[in-house]
Amino acid sequence: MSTHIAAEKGEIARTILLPGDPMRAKFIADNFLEDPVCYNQVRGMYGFTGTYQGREISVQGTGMGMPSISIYVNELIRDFDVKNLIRVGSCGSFSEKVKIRDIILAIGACTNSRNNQLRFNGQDYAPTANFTLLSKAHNIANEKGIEVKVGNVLSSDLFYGDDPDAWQVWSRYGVLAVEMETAELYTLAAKYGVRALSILTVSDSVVTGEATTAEEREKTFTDMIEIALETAE
Ligand SMILES: O=P(O)(O)O[C@H]1O[C@H](CO)[C@@H](O)[C@H]1O
Ligand SMILES: O=c1cc[nH]c(=O)[nH]1
Repeated sequence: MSTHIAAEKGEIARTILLPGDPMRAKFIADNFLEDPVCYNQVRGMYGFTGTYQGREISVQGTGMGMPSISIYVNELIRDFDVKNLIRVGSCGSFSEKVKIRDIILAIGACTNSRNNQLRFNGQDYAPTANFTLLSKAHNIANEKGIEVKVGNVLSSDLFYGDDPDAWQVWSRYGVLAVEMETAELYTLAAKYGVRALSILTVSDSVVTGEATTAEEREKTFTDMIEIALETAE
């Protein structure tokens, strides 16, 4: 048992999927895992362990934003020895070329968070994906005939910002989409010497204003989930 996770040691697999939405965690457990056991309901942040194609795997909701995912990832690594962490999240497109329901493998994550400036005495740190997980996920997507985009994302502290045009400078520098957790996930993975990857499905477009519904975000991102489960070791 850690501060925010009610599992006993050994109840969480060394590989874990991390959706922000705890209901997406339950959906993945109910629909993709065999014999799922719920090990956490603290704060409604569901965590389950089951098997997928004979391999033990867990799925844990992380909540929204970097302070929240930071708590879960710290505890998963430090208290439960988790080694492979694969975020399965939603994101908003910053590019006309990135459409609703497209899948992005986040090779790196920019951020407007101050977390790393605090860690690195005001200097920048470049959070990056684990190459082994990234290339494996890319190969699996290719084998399945699922098109994925590989690129940089922005992990933002603000969902509702004040400047409606703020996305444009990121877009000009090739950032594909915005979400709210990957920079912290990748930084913590580097700190602890474990592996992390964010796989994201585009839920809306900051460019065109198109959007998916909450139910679609909970239940229809199955290509991303299958890529993540098959990438898991
Ligand atoms: O769908 P999830 O994984 O929660 O990810 C995205 O959705 C939330 C905002 O609606 C933020 O957590 C953002 O990163
Ligand atoms: O626009 C979006 C969509 C999903 N998640 C975000 O953080 N922003």
